[in-house]
Amino acid sequence: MYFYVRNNKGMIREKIEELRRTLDYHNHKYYVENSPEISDREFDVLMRELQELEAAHPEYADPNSPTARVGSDLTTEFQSVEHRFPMLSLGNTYSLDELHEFIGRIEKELGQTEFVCELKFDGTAISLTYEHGALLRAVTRGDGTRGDDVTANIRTIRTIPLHLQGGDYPDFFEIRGEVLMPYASFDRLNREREENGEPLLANPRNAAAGTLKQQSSAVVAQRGLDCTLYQLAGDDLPCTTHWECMRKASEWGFNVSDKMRICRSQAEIDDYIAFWDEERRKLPFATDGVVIKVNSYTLRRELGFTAKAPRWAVAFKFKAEQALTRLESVDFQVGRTGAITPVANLDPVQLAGTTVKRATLHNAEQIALLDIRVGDMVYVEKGGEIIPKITGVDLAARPADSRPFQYITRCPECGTPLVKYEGESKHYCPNQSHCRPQILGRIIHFIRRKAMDIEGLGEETVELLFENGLLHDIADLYDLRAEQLACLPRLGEKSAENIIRSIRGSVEVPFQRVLFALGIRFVGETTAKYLAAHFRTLDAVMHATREELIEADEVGGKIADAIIDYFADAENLRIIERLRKAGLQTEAAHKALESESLAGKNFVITGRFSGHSRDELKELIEAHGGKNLAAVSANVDFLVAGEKIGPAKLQKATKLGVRLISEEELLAMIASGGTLPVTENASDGNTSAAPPSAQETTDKTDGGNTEQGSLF
Ligand SMILES: NC(=O)c1ccc[n+]([C@@H]2O[C@H](COP(=O)([O-])OP(=O)(O)OC[C@H]3O[C@@H](n4cnc5c(N)ncnc54)[C@H](O)[C@@H]3O)[C@@H](O)[C@H]2O)c1
Ligand SMILES: [Zn+2]
Repeated sequence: MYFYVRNNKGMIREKIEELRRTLDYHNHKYYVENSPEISDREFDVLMRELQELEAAHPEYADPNSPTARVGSDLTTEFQSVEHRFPMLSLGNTYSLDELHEFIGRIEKELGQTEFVCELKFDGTAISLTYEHGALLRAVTRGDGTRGDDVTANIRTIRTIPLHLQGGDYPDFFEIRGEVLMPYASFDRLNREREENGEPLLANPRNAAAGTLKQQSSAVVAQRGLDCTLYQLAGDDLPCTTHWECMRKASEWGFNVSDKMRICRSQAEIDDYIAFWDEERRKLPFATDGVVIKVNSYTLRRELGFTAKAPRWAVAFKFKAEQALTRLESVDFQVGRTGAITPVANLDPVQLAGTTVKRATLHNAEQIALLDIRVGDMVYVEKGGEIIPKITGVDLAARPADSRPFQYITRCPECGTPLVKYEGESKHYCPNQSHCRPQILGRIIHFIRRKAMDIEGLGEETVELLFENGLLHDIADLYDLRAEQLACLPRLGEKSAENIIRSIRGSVEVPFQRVLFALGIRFVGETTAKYLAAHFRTLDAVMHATREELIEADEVGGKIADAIIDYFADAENLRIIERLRKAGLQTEAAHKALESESLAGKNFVITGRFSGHSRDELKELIEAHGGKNLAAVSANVDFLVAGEKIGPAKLQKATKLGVRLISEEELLAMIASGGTLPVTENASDGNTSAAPPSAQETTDKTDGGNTEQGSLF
């Protein structure tokens, strides 16, 4: 008996620890990497399980448990700033009964209470601080106590006022809300990524959160983010209820949702939820629930907070739209890189206003994890995602003769045994040179607008040329003659000539696009650009070692390995030689030196700059004879530091005694022929460009629960 109890206790403890580890892992995937592996619902089920176990076993309580802490989005790329008032999460529920319990508890304590219902926007939380009516700072939720300062990026969002209207706003206050990516921007972005062979973003929430953490504000500006505000915070707010405060905020110029409602009874709240559960499908952005909040600030203070969330609010989360249908069969698609994607053929079913016939199954692991079998009744969901996915199986409806799914072991197109690369969840067909969809995919990628931009050749024509034995690889394009094309069906003499002219003209396409066009696995448009800037010539890329490749910006081990694999293939080398003979650009265009001011000096550029982009500064350094290095090392003479330089880089530079200079000092150095003008603080390695300390913010924090009190 004794043993039984001990074993059981040990098992519970292990289970708790395992759940904590799992939740920490998914928090990181979700908040920092912005690429969740499981659905929110699945995450919430695990969280609930841990909460229940911890409640039943208080002896295993841990203040670091994911149940007690806000999931953190902090990175080292941005300067972190302390929040004046903690930024917390929200308690959530998927059940109306639980929501009614919540309301019942509050009304029992406070009597009949006024609630405000609003939509739960599915983006990422932001806190904006205004001083004398001007935007001072924008900070992410971070770990709830400190967040990342993303002010420069936030300034690019047009609906966020940089200066307020009216005059009755407090001198110093904070407003919080949600940064969103509307569906239209999300779809456009994913279409571009698809064209570029870059991985697609899972949903608008992750896209919005990832965009806010971009290093370049110019990129953020193009992404079409929006922002809606839902909470005022400060010491001398001009009103005593949430509703009034939000009306004020809207007068000052903030984008406040007009879908908010005051509700005075459970029935009114239920109506609001029922209405928006349907109506939200017509909104141009994603929502994942309704937030129910106590309206009065006095009552909010009475209710207070837990470590993780206010007690005066709760989120009712909508169930993702789901349909149940039969899995008829599974097809396997082979991409241009040989990646195999299993696609489910479904008994057609209505879901979120469209008929769904196909859904993605991701990879073998995912199929095994959910134990999906042909013939099963499966749940299909469509979130913000483009392609619906299968999220579960109705095991009760499983046919008696059902068998576990056997994943294919050979390529469905060419029969070659499939391989799995380390760290990759997909299987690949390694037969690059003779597998039809890979050959066609590579040629189609090669001629795309962002690659070699060959006009007049569409997918169909490429297939036609392939079937007629005229086109086997990208180099064959340059051997084509107009008369060969003209005699094919659907192609006249004129269009044949246009195609040939466009192919010949493509020899002028700059090296970075040639590198992208080759279609090396994981080498997207941006990576190709960095590779070209770093190595300058195709030969240099081809002969670089793994270590050397990793030195280029944006190139990690996975990309380096893919590049090495590509150039280790004899067939690829033959193709490249033919492309060279055809006259394609294999070197980055050389710019004449403007001066030798920086000759012999090595630089590293880091942070954000007001006058130039980082790439522009790099070009400038090279134009004046200097050299750009990728990382801080003892060989570096100067670290050109902008705003928001990462603390790790700063530390390393200081340790190695690398001199820190600002953008202005660099320009002055170039202008003066290479001498660094002496400034007061240059001698201790500090410059005006060094990041401002968080002192100012910290001073205003007085710690403890009192700050939460003044939040409302
Ligand atoms: N899939 C995964 O792997 C994974 C991992 C971690 C978290 N998650 C999801 O995220 C949730 C936890 O995230 P969270 O702590 O940000 O909680 P949450 O997103 O459930 O709720 C809190 C957030 O709601 C937002 N919000 C939107 N509209 C609002 C409004 N009108 N008023 C107030 N706040 C509003 C705020 O940003 C606030 O921070 C989990 O419950 C889970 O669903 C998923
Ligand atoms: Zn194949």
